[in-house]
Amino acid sequence: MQGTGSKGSADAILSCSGVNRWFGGVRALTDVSLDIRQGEIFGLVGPNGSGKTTLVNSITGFYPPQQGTIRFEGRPINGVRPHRIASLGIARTFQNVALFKGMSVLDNILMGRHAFMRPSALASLFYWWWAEKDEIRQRDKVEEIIDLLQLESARDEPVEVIPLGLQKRVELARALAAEPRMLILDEPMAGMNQEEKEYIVRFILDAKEALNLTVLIIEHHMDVITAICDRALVLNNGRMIAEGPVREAVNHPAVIAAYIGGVGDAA
Ligand SMILES: Nc1ncnc2c1ncn2[C@@H]1O[C@H](COP(=O)(O)OP(=O)(O)OP(=O)(O)O)[C@@H](O)[C@H]1O
Repeated sequence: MQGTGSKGSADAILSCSGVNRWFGGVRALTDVSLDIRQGEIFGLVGPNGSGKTTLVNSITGFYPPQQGTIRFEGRPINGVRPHRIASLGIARTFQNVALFKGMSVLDNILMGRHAFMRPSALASLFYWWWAEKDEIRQRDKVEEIIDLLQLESARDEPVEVIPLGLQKRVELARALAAEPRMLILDEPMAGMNQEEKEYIVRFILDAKEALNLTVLIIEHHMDVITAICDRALVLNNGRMIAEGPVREAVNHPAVIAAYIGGVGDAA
């Protein structure tokens, strides 16, 4: 499949156009283009090593692409640093749980508010007054998220003692605490049992509706992808091999061939 080039449709919240990223001699992404529409759940799938996390890292500023353009809400974000991209409205979770050990569930979620917690010079003059007001504001927002993701009973637990499924939910909560408009989830169900998977799917759908989010999700569980995504892009060896309505994309013959193996370059 040829890189289709970003269509730049008016309702795209995120557009990638001709994105290329390499690491030395390894081409991790070759001419990847996509449009993610406002309010949809967009799946990013592909065999191991196909470039999914690299694409997410390109979007979120960790590995800016060497070629191509990425736009968020119409504004180019290539080369913008990760913390700035986060403050523009893109939040993410990581493939491996990346919580702050030794801190409680509540404090981990509060960390997601750090972009909102920098005092201005003027506010610093009235620091104690400001700090108190700010603390209340931050905690109110966090309470909303705790409620939404039903984390009340775990709020004071140190994160390292809670089960993996709950840790992933705390990561989701921390991302949501940043009040993103776009949420990027990198394998949110990795290592989960069936019950935990069902829970996290429900929380993702609830959060999307309640907070009016657009979601980009990397996931190996195809049942989840077909159940919750509107559209999907399939990568293989860093190239796009199928894109479109989710069932069409994942059932494309090139995708089936890539998963069976043996088709290294289905493009
Ligand atoms: N920091 C890096 N340095 C060197 N090579 C890298 C780096 N990050 C990714 N790669 C390479 O880029 C290619 C794509 O990797 P990537 O992690 O994006 O794939 P993936 O589809 O997310 O895989 P998985 O499903 O296993 O997480 C692989 O060949 C990988 O080894």
